This record gives sequence, C-alpha cells and structure tokens, in this order.
Amino acid sequence: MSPPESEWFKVQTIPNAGRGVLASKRIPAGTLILNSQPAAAHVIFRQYRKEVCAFCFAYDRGRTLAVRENEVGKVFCSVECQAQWVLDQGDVGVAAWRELQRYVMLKRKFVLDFAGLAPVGAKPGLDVIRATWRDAEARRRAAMEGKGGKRGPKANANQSVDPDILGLFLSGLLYHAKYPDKWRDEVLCLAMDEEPYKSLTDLEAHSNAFAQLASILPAELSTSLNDNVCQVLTQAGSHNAFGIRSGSEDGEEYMGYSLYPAASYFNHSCSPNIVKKRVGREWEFSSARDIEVGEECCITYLGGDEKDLTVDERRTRLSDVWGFKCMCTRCSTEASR
Ligand SMILES: C[S@@+](CC[C@H](N)C(=O)[O-])C[C@H]1O[C@@H](n2cnc3c(N)ncnc32)[C@H](O)[C@@H]1O
Repeated sequence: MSPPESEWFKVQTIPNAGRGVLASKRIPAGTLILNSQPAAAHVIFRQYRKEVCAFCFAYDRGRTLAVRENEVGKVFCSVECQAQWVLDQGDVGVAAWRELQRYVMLKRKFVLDFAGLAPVGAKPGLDVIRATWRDAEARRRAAMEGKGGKRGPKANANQSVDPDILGLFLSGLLYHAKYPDKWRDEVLCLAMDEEPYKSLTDLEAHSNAFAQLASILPAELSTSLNDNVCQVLTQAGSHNAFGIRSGSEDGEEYMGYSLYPAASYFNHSCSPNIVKKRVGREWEFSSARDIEVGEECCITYLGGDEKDLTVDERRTRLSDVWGFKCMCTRCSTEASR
C-alpha cells in the first residue's frame, strides 16, 4: 500500500494527526504540488441529478443541463462529456447504471430522502455494525446461490431505497472492478472510520443499499461485489470525502461528495498553507505562500470560515463534522494562552 509520491513532498506520521504531507524541499508560493486525479468514488445527490454534469461536475446556476441520458439517469454539460463518461464507465458500467436507474424508478414510492432527515437513535457501535453487515452479506450469498433469496427488483421488497448511497456504492464498485491495484494500493490505504454511521437508520440504509445493488447488478459486476467494498467506501468516505460544490473552492451548493485517495493525506490547519481548487472533476493543490523544507502542508477543512472563528468554535465545528480535535499549530497555540 502506498501514499502518493512527489518531488515536492513526502507523506509521514505527524504527532497527534495520523499521517500528513511534509515539504521535502522548499516550495515557492503558487506552486502546483498535486493533482488529485479522478475520484475513486463519488455521488451527485439526487436532488442535483439534472443540474450537475455526471462527468465534469459542471453546474449552471441550477439550470437543467442540455444533454440528458434518461436511461442512466444522468445529465451532461456537453456531448463531449457524455462521450467521455460512456468511455470511462465502459459497457458493463453503463449497463449497471441503466439497471440502477430502472430499479430506482420502479421503487420510487420507497425512495426516501435520508439526507434531509435528522439521525434517529444512537450512533451504532462496532458489534451492531458487524452483525448488520454480516446479515446483509449472508442475504446476498443466499440470493446469489438461489437459496431462498431473490434477485432482481422483487428482492428486498418494501425496503426503503436511497439512490445517493446506491450511486456512491456503484461508482466505487466500478472503480474497484476496473482498477483492482489502485483499490488495494490507494483506497485501502486511507484513514478509515470504523464507526461511520450517524444512526441505526443510517447503518440500515447502507446495508440495504448493498443488498439491493447485489440483486440488480449485471453478472460481471455482482461477482466482484461484497460487503467489504461497500463498508470500505463508507469508512473511508467518513474521514476523506471532498464536497462537490458549485464554486471551485467552497461555493453555496453542496451537490455531492467524492473520494480522492491521492489527495487525502492533507491534514487540516486553521492557518493553511495550501489552497485547493476544483478543476472539473479533479482537484489541484498549490502552495498559498513559500513553504520551507520539513513544514507540514495543510489545507483547511473549514472552507475559509476558520479566519473568523475562535479556537473553541473551530474545534467544535471540526469535531462535529469530522470527528477530531484540531491539533494544528494555530489551535494549539491559541488554546494554551
Ligand atoms: C483526510 S484525513 C488526513 C490524513 C490522515 N491524517 C491520515 O493519516 O490518513 C483526515 C483525518 O486526519 C486527521 N486530522 C486532520 N487534520 C487534523 C488536525 N488539524 N488535528 C488533528 N487531526 C487531524 C483526522 O483524524 C481526520 O479525520
């Protein structure tokens, strides 16, 4: 397993913050030090499905985009993006998105907007998480082997359907099937949150989505689907997701999120020295000022709000959203005053 390599930095253990990115030589201001490459998995939330280009994530102030592919439930900003998307997904991928879209349409009265719901009940612990996924995997195996389980839209009848989780899982599964080496060397290398579910409902939504996907995927893909792939996507997403927003940095609309393994080693700082910029479906990371050898290269996870917040406010927000206590130099200095 391998973190990204670069002429500008190396990934190393940082006290109190896991691994981080350290400058291996002096980085002049304005230097591009990393391009994220395309995401290993992503989701455009269902409410934005007609407004965000499925290939380059372009958004035109809420307008429905011109090129629509209803069979797969996607829109594109141009025929070029549509063609690129088809190429990128391959025949199996396009067939899988078609099945998924058909399933969501058939089950539309069971579609719930979980994103808009407040978490219900306590955050599930490891034992409950393991038991729930074990059960979902057993149901999948039974269905595959024809032992009482069903395949197709009649399987998992009356279960709620969450198209956002289904979409995230399918995009990650396609990446897993297409790039097994990158999955092993990059995705499995990420920091994982072993308890990523906000509530029991959230856990069930994820395990149900896995079972539903397993019941509808084309045979070429369903054989490589297992609960581990979906669990990894959720565990890694919790610690490493990048928001897909309408602006290039942190605009107003939160339209989805994605997982970029190579870009997931930047820790947060409340006085960041790296700026990130979304360029289409990739991110670029550049030095905001001169950075000396051995200095940690950090982005902000607070989208610029860190400038106006107190140390307590910053730490509370990072703890609520990301689940960690900020140990950056600015917070450590201000907290010790
Ligand atoms: C995107 S990952 C960054 C890379 C991560 N440190 C690793 O080892 O893979 C985000 C996680 O890093 C840790 N982290 C990032 N910034 C931090 C900070 N300022 N203080 C403490 N922990 C931090 C938190 O555990 C957070 O959930």
